[in-house]
Amino acid sequence: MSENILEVKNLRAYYNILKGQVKAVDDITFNLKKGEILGLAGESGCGKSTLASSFISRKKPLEYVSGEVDLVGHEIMKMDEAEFKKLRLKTISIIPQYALDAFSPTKKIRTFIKDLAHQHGIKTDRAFMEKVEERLDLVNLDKSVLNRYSIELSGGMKQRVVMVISTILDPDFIIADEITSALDVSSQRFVATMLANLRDLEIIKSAIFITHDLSILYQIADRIMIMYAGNFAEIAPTDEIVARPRHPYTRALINSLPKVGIQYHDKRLSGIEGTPPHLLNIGDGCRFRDRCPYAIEKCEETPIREKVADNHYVSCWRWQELGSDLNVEE
Ligand SMILES: Nc1ncnc2c1ncn2[C@@H]1O[C@H](COP(=O)(O)OP(=O)(O)OP(=O)(O)O)[C@@H](O)[C@H]1O
Repeated sequence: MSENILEVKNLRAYYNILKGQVKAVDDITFNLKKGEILGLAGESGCGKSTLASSFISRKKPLEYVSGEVDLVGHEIMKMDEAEFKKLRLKTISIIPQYALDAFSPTKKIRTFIKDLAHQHGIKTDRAFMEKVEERLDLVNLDKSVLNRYSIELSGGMKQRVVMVISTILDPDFIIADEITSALDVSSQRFVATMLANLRDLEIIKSAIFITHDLSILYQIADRIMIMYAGNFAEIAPTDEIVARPRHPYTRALINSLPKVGIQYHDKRLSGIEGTPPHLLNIGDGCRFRDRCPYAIEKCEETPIREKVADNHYVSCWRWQELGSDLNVEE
């Protein structure tokens, strides 16, 4: 697990709109190792999807501002849309939400798969369709789904069909963007486990699993990265971040969960008061400071990313003095 599939250094990607710049991805640094599932979490609007889309396309008004992104030897921030297209499905792929809902209800799943494959220049010959059938079997779907219409499938079944086609060329890196959000709890677990199985079988080499639900990440992620209002907050192995969060925002997220694999007894379950700041033309300083119970004057300055331990980094001026005691009352 030492070889890096993805290396992201000081990435900045902003939406340039009439009123100015929405600083949605602002100084993000992390890597993704071969064989790893990295969970990416944070409240709505914190930049998770923007970060993901900066790896797969160049679409205005999103603009790359600075930083470096190396994806298995490709410097992807320097690439244009045509070059991105060549990487899609084989090097990088995305499992989108609701992909099948946008598909015509009068066409069969077989047609959906063939249409999508053609869009990517893949021949849909017999060998290809046999591979599709094998993969359907891997995600516990009978090949008869090929002859059904999307409206005949449950949300979880649709998401598994989309997962099969997104991973059909064994991508190095897959982005799963909120693939479980619209599903009921048991389907969520099932779909997430299927993704982990594809990784275990080395069909996919690495994945970023985006969600605002930390409890689902606890089940499948090797490491978790937390973003807050476009900034990096914290990254650490899953057990470490859940047991010893260092950023006050991570701590608040963990504390607001009723249970995340571990029961924290006798602890007040607190939501996080307030809302994240608007990212349009936002200035310096820790973006969490208005909601942070520990904010001090120093937090008017943008915190730097510091190493807590191997594989554990945090951006908070006070991480050392605050420690990691989850039972601290806030
Ligand atoms: N096309 C756009 N033009 C301008 N601003 C945008 C655009 N798309 C997103 N944003 C802004 O960028 C910020 C980050 O949004 P993004 O969708 O990446 O967050 P997210 O964490 O994925 O949220 P969610 O969990 O709701 O999907 C938000 O402030 C959002 O309003």
